[in-house]
Amino acid sequence: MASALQNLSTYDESNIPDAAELTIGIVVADWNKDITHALYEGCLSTLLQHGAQEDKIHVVQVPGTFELPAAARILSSRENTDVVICLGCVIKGETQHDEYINNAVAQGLVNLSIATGKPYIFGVLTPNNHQQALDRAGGQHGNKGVEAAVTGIRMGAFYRQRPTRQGIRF
Ligand SMILES: Nc1c(NC[C@H](O)[C@H](O)[C@H](O)CO)[nH]c(=O)[nH]c1=O
Ligand SMILES: CC(=O)[C@@H](O)COP(=O)(O)O
Repeated sequence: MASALQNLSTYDESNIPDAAELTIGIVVADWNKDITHALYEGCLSTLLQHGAQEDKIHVVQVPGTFELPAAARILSSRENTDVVICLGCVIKGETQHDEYINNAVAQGLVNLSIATGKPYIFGVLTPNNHQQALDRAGGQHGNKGVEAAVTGIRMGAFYRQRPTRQGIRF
């Protein structure tokens, strides 16, 4: 559903597991910093609100959205990482550059999820202009970082519930 119809900061709190046990990676792109840092603030406050422990949240900054999958993979290679949340904002320019980045990152994160068996969350805005980005980074359509955090908690908790063999998770 489009952000105009489904506010990005609105969710059913009764449906969110406790995040206290989760080890969470967050990767934040520096490009369009005013936007991505607002996504980060929304994401972090939502994680903490649902019980996530600060010492189990590992944050890295990367130059741009294109770098999100590589950094996410490095974070997730730590055995105890349950989920990696990726935050970025690619604003359309004059050329198709944005499409190459967005498609590569979306596909890259899906591929990583399948290849590693761990969840990677696509907290990337793909607006046509700066105003559309502001509207989705704490503005009239809510905050994509909040949505990414809620999705991260749900998927991270699901990952932790995966079956075990002889007490060892696989
Ligand atoms: N134009 C935007 C970029 N471009 C930079 C790339 O993400 C990348 O860092 C560069 O191509 C080197 O690999 N990144 C964004 O996050 N947002 C943009 O609008
Ligand atoms: C969205 C981008 O990557 C941007 O920096 C490229 O802009 P342009 O298409 O005008 O070169």
